[in-house]
Amino acid sequence: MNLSMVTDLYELSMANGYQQALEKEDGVFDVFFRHVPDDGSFVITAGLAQAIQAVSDFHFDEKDLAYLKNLDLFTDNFLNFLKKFKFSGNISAIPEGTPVFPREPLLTISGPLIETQLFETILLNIVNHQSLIATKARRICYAAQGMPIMEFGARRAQGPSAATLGARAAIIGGCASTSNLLAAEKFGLTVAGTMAHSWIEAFPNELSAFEKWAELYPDNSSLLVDTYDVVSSGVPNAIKVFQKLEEKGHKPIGIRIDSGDIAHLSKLARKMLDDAGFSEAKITASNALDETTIQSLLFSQGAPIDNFGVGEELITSASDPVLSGVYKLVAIKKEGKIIPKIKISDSREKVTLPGIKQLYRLYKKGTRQAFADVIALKEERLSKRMLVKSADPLDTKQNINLMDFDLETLQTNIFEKGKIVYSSPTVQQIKKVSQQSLSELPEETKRLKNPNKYPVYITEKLAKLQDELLNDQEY
Ligand SMILES: Nc1ncnc2c1ncn2[C@@H]1O[C@H](COP(=O)(O)OP(=O)(O)OP(=O)(O)O)[C@@H](O)[C@H]1O
Ligand SMILES: O=P(O)(O)OC[C@H]1O[C@H](OP(=O)(O)OP(=O)(O)O)[C@H](O)[C@@H]1O
Ligand SMILES: O=C(O)c1cccnc1
Repeated sequence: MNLSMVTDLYELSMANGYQQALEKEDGVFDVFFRHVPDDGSFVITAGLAQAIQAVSDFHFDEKDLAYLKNLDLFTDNFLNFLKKFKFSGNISAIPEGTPVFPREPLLTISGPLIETQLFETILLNIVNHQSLIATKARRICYAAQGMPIMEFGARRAQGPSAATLGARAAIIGGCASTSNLLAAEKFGLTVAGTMAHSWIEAFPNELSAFEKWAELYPDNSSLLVDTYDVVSSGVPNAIKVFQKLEEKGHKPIGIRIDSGDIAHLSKLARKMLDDAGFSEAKITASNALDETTIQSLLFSQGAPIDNFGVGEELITSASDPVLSGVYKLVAIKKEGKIIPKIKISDSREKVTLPGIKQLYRLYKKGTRQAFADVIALKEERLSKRMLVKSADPLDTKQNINLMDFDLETLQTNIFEKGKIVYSSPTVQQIKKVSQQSLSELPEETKRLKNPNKYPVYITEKLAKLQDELLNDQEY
């Protein structure tokens, strides 16, 4: 789908002006964020495949052009440029599923200012949304410590697109499956589901509803046991149906509890199932669950839950529903010369990192244990020992010596001179790589509450450039 008009008016107003005032200049923009939702220590990147699609599909059709002409803001020359729009620049990005930290360039977009400015809104929209949901999913999966999470959020998401792309992001962040058919079909995800209370209510009684379900889906018999009363009706009826299923050679799947005190009810249900000989039947829990409730259920309350269905808290990241990624100009290229740019703010924390940069992940030598990231200027060659500074200007420990490390660059080329040079992995591949990258991070940076801050450094050269621009910038 062409998303070029999902943008803010000012992007076009600026691009129209660039054509007249700065026609020869190329711009270099970085996408990065400063704050991690839920006070976490990192974000899981997601949305690159859709970002690539948005850039390659970017065009203005006759209807859009007629509308824009009617606004009476743009020159014919600019409208003509929009009519023939084709991206001619470069994009590099950190692959989806990677844990990333504040101030790190997730995407770098370079090319004629008039082109690159136009991508700001849509790229941020896509990357902020999916990265937010992948990050929330990672937290929820971390809390569940390996118990599968089914993504159930389509009905609570902010619209159909957020439901479907959110389901994609949820799988990248670690969820096992989604109930959203379109997401599963489109992105090759595992689809899963049980039944709603309407199924039970529609029958004269709970037992006949369970029996019919078991007859229709003998190998998918996850029965919702809380419509009337879990202990006196739901679980005993489920056991009756499981006994019949077993007599016919089918393996009962289990039950789902969707209300009440989940810890208390799951303990009672587990005992009843075990006593009836169904120790392999699984217990699924759902009902406005989030990472805090899941952690409490499993680890503080010892609830014997095997699977979780998670909807609204995941698909909306309800506890902290914004990832404020930004798109900032970091350099201008004119007649082959690169002029680094900086955004100075009242707060030191918000000053941007100027110039074209490269991001490195550092591992303890000979291991896959990541211990720090370093942002350098692209043309720099990193030495085996180096003095670096914290990328966070508010950190008190500012000068650090690094040695005995292996390093990897995190960005990869996506577009070169307007051509795609990258092929997006499948969602399952992204998820696998993401799990691997997560396993390489220090444990203390992954915990949900008060995680240890993972060090992100800038090289001396980059720090010097930032200081120079801070001091010399003409207003
Ligand atoms: N043992 C528990 N510990 C912590 N939170 C729980 C526990 N059991 C349930 N919850 C959570 O408490 C919240 C509210 O549960 P509550 O019992 O009010 O809902 P309910 O009984 O399902 O009501 P409704 O029928 O209106 O949905 C949900 O988010 C649920 O996941
Ligand atoms: O609570 P969430 O984390 O968002 O998970 C999705 C919820 O959606 C369903 O409830 P709903 O009352 O909409 O329908 P139902 O009859 O299937 O329970 C389901 O039973 C979950 O409670
Ligand atoms: O399949 C389910 O159990 C399901 C799907 C969506 C929302 N709630 C539950």
